[in-house]
Amino acid sequence: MLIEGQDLSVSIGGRRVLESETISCKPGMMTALVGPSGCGKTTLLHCLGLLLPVDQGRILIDGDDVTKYSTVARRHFWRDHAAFILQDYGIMDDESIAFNITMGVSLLGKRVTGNQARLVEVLEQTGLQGRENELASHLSGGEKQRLALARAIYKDASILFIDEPTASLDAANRKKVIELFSDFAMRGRTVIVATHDSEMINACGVRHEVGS
Ligand SMILES: Nc1ncnc2c1ncn2[C@@H]1O[C@H](COP(=O)(O)OP(=O)(O)OP(=O)(O)O)[C@@H](O)[C@H]1O
Repeated sequence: MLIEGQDLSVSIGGRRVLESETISCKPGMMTALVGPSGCGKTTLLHCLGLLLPVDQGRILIDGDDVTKYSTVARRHFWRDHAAFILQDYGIMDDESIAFNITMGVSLLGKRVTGNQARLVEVLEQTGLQGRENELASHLSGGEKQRLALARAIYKDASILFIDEPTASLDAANRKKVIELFSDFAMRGRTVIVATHDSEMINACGVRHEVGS
C-alpha cells in the first residue's frame, strides 16, 4: 500500500511538534524517518499509522484520503492492513510466544488460513522455532523484537510501522532484525521505520529527514 502524508502539522499541548511534513512511503520499500531527538519521528509515524490525529494536512492510502476516517474505519485499517512494532513491542510477558504471535489476529478478528502451519513457518523465519510454548518474559530484547516481527508476519500486514527497532540490540541481533524487515519489504510490504541507527538507515531505500 502506498501511504502518503501531505503538509502534515501536529500540535501537542499547544506546541507545534510537526510542521508541514510531506512524505510518500511506497510498497516494497523501507522508508526511514530520521533526524535529531525530538524532531517528530515518532509523532509522524503515529500520524501515518492513524494513531494520532493531525491538525492540518492529509493522509492518503493508495490515493484515498483517510485523514478523517471514523473510529470504526481506523479499527478496520489496523485489523486488516497495519502492524505496529512500537517501543515497548506490545508484548504480553505472562503469555506464551505462540499466544503473542497469534493474539493480534485473534483479538482483532482477522482470519488467517492454515493457522498452525503458518505459525510454524513464522517461528522458523524469525528463529523462534521450538520455543512457542515458552513465556515471552524468557526472551531477550532482540528476541522480543523478533517476536514482534513474527506477529506482523503472521498477521500478513501490508504496512509495518516500526519505532526504534534496533535500540539496545547487540550487533548480531541488529543484523538479524534488519534482514527480517528488509525481507518483509521485499515481499511488497510498506515498511516505515523511525530510527537513529545508521545500519538500519542504510538498509532503507528511502531516507526522510523529519522537520527539515
Ligand atoms: N504526549 C506528548 N506530550 C507532550 N509533548 C509530546 C508528546 N509526544 C511528543 N511530544 C513532543 O513532541 C516532540 C516530538 O516528539 P517525538 O517523540 O515525535 O520525537 P522523536 O524525533 O521521535 O524523538 P526521539 O528520537 O528522541 O525518539 C518532542 O518535543 C516531544 O517532547
